[in-house]
Amino acid sequence: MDKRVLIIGVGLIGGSIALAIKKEHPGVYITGYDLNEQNCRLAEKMNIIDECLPSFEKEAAASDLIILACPVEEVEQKICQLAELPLKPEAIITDVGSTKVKIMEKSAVLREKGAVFIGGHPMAGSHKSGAGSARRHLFENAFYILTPAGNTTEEKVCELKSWLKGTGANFVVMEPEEHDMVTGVVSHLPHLIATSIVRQVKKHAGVNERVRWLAAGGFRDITRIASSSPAMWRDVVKHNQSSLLSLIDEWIDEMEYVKDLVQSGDQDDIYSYFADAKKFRDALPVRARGAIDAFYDLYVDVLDKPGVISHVTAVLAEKRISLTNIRIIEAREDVFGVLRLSFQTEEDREKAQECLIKNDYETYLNM
Ligand SMILES: NC(=O)C1=CN([C@@H]2O[C@H](COP(=O)(O)OP(=O)(O)OC[C@H]3O[C@@H](n4cnc5c(N)ncnc54)[C@H](O)[C@@H]3O)[C@@H](O)[C@H]2O)C=CC1
Ligand SMILES: O=C(O)C(=O)Cc1ccc(O)cc1
Repeated sequence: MDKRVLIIGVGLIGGSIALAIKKEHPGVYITGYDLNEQNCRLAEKMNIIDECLPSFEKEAAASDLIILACPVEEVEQKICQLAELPLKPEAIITDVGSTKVKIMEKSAVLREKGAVFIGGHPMAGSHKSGAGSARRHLFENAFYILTPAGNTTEEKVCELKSWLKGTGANFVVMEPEEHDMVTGVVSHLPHLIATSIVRQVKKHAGVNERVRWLAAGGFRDITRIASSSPAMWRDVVKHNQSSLLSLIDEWIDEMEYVKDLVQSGDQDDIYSYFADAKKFRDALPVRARGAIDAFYDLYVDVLDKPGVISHVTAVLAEKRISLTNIRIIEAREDVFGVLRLSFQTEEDREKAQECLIKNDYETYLNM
């Protein structure tokens, strides 16, 4: 009999995982339940799931794999609800939440009932939400952290990896505490900082309208993650409170140091401050995917005349290369403009560059 997978919360991550599972396990029957019925119907219509359910209780009892892909507070609730239901004894329950300590603590109720719960966190995503943004390749080459409880067998962990093989992710097993500290440093704190600098700019834009114009472009790019789902991040902050409090203290100390540095005006110390960070950042892996996704940009010189943008996009569409963003960033002299094209993967950027060069466009990786 075909296996059944139930996804609770068929949004960006739940939908992308459903697509990856279907690719590797085409015979599987994937059902979905979402509080937002419209979103669930959309997932069904887009063939992300086979069936959108009005409730999940009955289906949970028939499922071989249950994936909790809602915000982390809701994950905790769903764990409690599942613990009250009859489940298949060999079923695996997992989640995709951005935090792990509280979820693993809560999952004890499932283990007490003999069910297998393995915490999971695919370290890739975007600031977009909903099934409409789901992508099969979203997790390719990304880290996918698993936090099995001490008594979970290796066999069950392997079985989960095999279910998730189509994600193309690299699995890493971690303790929940290490997970929450590491993701606090590279993802949760940066989200708070990005949001705080957007708020600072907003305050200034209220006083001087020019701030808003100048915040377009580079500032907007470096604060992309501040456009993520507020509900999701509200829950993450609540769940990772203790790691975040100590990281925020460290950040305040760092800002105090920066303030002293600026006040001192010491040229050598200020230079060293930038140089030290540059050295560390320049040595970070370029091709690897980390916690926050990079966007792979390609710059193209284009003649400033009607139809040129549609020609560039048509040339790429013909080769089935998908763009994540397109922007005219500068008008050079009178006749040239520069288009900045963004891609999800380095491979897409390379293919795009090759194809545009063949069509006589001048391209650059940096500007
Ligand atoms: N957005 C990202 O880049 C990443 C998010 N995550 C985690 O994945 C989880 C889902 O996030 P996204 O897919 O980005 O959000 P999303 O907003 O795209 O999808 C979440 C879905 O859960 C549904 N939902 C909310 N409460 C529910 C409930 N009680 N029962 C059933 N469905 C419910 C929502 O209606 C929504 O469709 C979160 O726990 C988040 O921490 C993990 C990695 C990356
Ligand atoms: O690139 C981005 O927008 C992200 O920040 C992706 C992301 C968001 C939440 C996670 O728990 C993991 C990755």
